[in-house]
Amino acid sequence: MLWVSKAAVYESGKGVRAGVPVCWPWFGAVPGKPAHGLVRTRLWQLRGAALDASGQVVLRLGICDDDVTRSFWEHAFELELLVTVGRTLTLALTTHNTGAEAFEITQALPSYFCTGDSAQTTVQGLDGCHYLDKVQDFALCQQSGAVTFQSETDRIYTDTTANSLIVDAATGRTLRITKQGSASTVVWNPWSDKEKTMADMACSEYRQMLCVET
Ligand SMILES: O=P(O)(O)OC[C@H]1O[C@@H](O)[C@H](O)[C@@H](O)[C@@H]1O
Repeated sequence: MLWVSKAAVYESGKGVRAGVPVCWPWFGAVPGKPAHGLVRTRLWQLRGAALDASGQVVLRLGICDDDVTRSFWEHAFELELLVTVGRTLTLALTTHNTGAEAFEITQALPSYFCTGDSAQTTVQGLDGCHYLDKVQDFALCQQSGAVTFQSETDRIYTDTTANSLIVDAATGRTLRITKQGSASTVVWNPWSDKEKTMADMACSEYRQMLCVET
């Protein structure tokens, strides 16, 4: 269900075009700083791996501040990602401020999902929501009906705590994405022209993926 690009690069210091990158302590571009924050390009520690009472695999991953993170962002932190794999996949990201100063963050879990064909896939649950359209220079728009994919799509839906459904007509599969503690949802597919500019996406892979990010 989670998508991995055939051209993904696995190198410390680079993001992996796959799975669920952790965007933290900011989402998106910040001039002079790494896009999508400081932790998606770094190695995390595996702090625990266990089976819970119902047979689900529970992984505890962590990362904390170091010289590199402090060179971009001065705060002390410890971040923990709890990954529970069973009939559903559950991710829980917890921020601990281990310093003396308060700080503010933005964060996102941009999940890359497989589709049989993105052109035949819709995202439901956002009807009527307002969004900032990054393809139209952050123009404020309102969603009407389901989200469909016919061209580059990059939208930040604001003020929504709703669950989303990815309805994939080509495979007949529906995925449900639920969330807590998040009032926005991002929907992204680079489509053909943008894909060509991305070294870590293979030709025409935009038809096999889309991101729904919470
Ligand atoms: O190429 P990156 O840094 O992994 O970002 C991929 C995409 O991530 C999405 O979350 C953003 O909304 C897009 O604007 C961006 O293009």
